[in-house]
Amino acid sequence: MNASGAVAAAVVPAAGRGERLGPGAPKALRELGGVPLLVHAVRALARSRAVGLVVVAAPADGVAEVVALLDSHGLDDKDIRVVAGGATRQESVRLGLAAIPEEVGIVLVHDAARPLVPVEVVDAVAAAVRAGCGAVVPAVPLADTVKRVEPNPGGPEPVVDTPERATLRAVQTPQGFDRATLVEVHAKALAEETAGGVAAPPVTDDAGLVERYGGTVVVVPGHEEAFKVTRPLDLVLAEAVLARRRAADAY
Ligand SMILES: Nc1ccn([C@@H]2O[C@H](COP(=O)(O)OP(=O)(O)OP(=O)(O)O)[C@@H](O)[C@H]2O)c(=O)n1
Ligand SMILES: C[C@](O)(CO)[C@H](O)COP(=O)(O)O
Repeated sequence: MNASGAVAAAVVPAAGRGERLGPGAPKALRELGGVPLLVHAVRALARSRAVGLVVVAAPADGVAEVVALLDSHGLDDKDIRVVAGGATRQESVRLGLAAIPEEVGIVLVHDAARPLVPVEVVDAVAAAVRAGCGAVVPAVPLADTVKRVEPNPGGPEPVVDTPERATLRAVQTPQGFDRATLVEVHAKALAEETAGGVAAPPVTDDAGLVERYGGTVVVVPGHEEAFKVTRPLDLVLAEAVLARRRAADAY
């Protein structure tokens, strides 16, 4: 715990291109209501009293730009550090993690691409880790039925099976971890990558690494407004949510 009473640090992977969003600046720097997605995401974390430090993994060629951006949005009074991110989300998180002091016991990992996560979700994830869960993910039930298929891009895809929807969750961020656990699984994954041979593909979330090495992950309730801005329609929805919050003076 630091002097402010905060118990956790947060890593914000923000080094992605945003290919699915279409041409333009790197996704984290694209604007929502006139403010970059990254700034929204960092503000959301900074609102939580559980979070005492935020480490942003920026595009490798954009570190100075991101530092200036955060300063220009009034975030220069927070403990925020910016490091160069990597070629994959997994690598960006690992590089951000390396900048967190060893005495920090709890680490949250939050996508820059989830600008509207409510502070209650951040607090709930941090509280669950503090209560002893080593790896915690916020998630929501699915609205759609999901089918597993044999991928056949551009053609009909045979259905393999239909997982029971009631047992499925759509996973969000921030994901929360006991720091030592997260450092250990990232180190193991890196060692496997650099050892040669057939490395496992990068995971799409950090909890996936904990699962890969046999750890336990638990789910806590997420929030429908914590959705990820991935495709153009997500930005339209995010603008509507933000406008509603601003009209209600809730932002
Ligand atoms: N090399 C990478 C790739 C992704 N991310 C971050 O991981 C989060 C979730 O990734 P995603 O939404 O897939 O972002 P992009 O990789 O930018 O999207 P796309 O796959 O459409 O290019 C984002 O905040 C993104 O900036 C990162 O830090 N480093
Ligand atoms: C971490 C994540 O947001 C959880 O849903 C998601 O897996 C990121 O995936 P992406 O393909 O990097 O957007």
